[in-house]
Amino acid sequence: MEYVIEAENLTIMYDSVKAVEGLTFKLKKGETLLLLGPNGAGKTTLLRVLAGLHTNYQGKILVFGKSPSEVREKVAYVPQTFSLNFRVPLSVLDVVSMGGLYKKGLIHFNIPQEVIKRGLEILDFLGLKEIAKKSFRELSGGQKQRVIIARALMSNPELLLLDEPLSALDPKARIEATSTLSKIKEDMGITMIITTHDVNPLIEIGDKVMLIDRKLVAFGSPEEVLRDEIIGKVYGPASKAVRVGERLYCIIGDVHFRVR
Ligand SMILES: Nc1ncnc2c1ncn2[C@@H]1O[C@H](COP(=O)(O)OP(=O)(O)OP(=O)(O)O)[C@@H](O)[C@H]1O
Repeated sequence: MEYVIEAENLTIMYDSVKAVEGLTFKLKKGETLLLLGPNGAGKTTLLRVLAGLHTNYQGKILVFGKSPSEVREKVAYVPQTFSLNFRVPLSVLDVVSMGGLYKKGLIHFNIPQEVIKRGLEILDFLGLKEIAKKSFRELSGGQKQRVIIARALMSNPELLLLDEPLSALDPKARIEATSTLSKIKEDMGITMIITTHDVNPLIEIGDKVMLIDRKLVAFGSPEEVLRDEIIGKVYGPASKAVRVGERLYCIIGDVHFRVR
């Protein structure tokens, strides 16, 4: 069995304070994991460990069978708040192509032709080619998010970590971003971990769901995890998982207080 991620009793710290404790889970090649949890649950912290950016942890964590810091070239991490220098009027193609420069250690504006060609291929693959020449800063929030995802693909990652890619988007843009992620999953077979407060738009692309709240609450298939008694432990007894036809929906709020 080829596992992309193997975590066993993983505890992640900031100095000596435990941020997330005792995570045990495995993810297979090509699977998409939806990572759920309330504010402060530890979702970003876990992504940063997997990306090799945070190394203060105990327990076992293997990514492609190695320590995360040894396999950073196989992993792309898209943080929640993406900051670009908006004083520089970059085109969409510039923004995407820059994703192919960082890993080479080249940060300059003379982008090699082969990198531009690859950028156009990725934009075409994601149905964004027609906006390649547009100014990035003039795009809608939904378009920007899809371009940022396109940019992450420039390094040919085998594991894509996305921190709340849908959070700033309206319902229509959420659907568009979800179909972008679905295409990446189906056509590229990239293993993905996506953090979200709203699992509903993503349920159909999630092979696994993990619910954390400073520790592991549940890990399994969407049907195994998204159950009243499990989500109720974190989000309170009013939380419900409901079926409408074939589709599972989760009715939860984004809690900013702890329900005990
Ligand atoms: N740089 C830091 N130094 C110290 N503690 C931190 C740091 N970053 C996060 N924490 C703490 O670690 C815990 C987990 O935070 P994290 O940002 O990973 O949660 P999250 O689930 O991503 O939250 P949100 O949904 O609000 O983004 C929180 O208690 C947070 O205060």
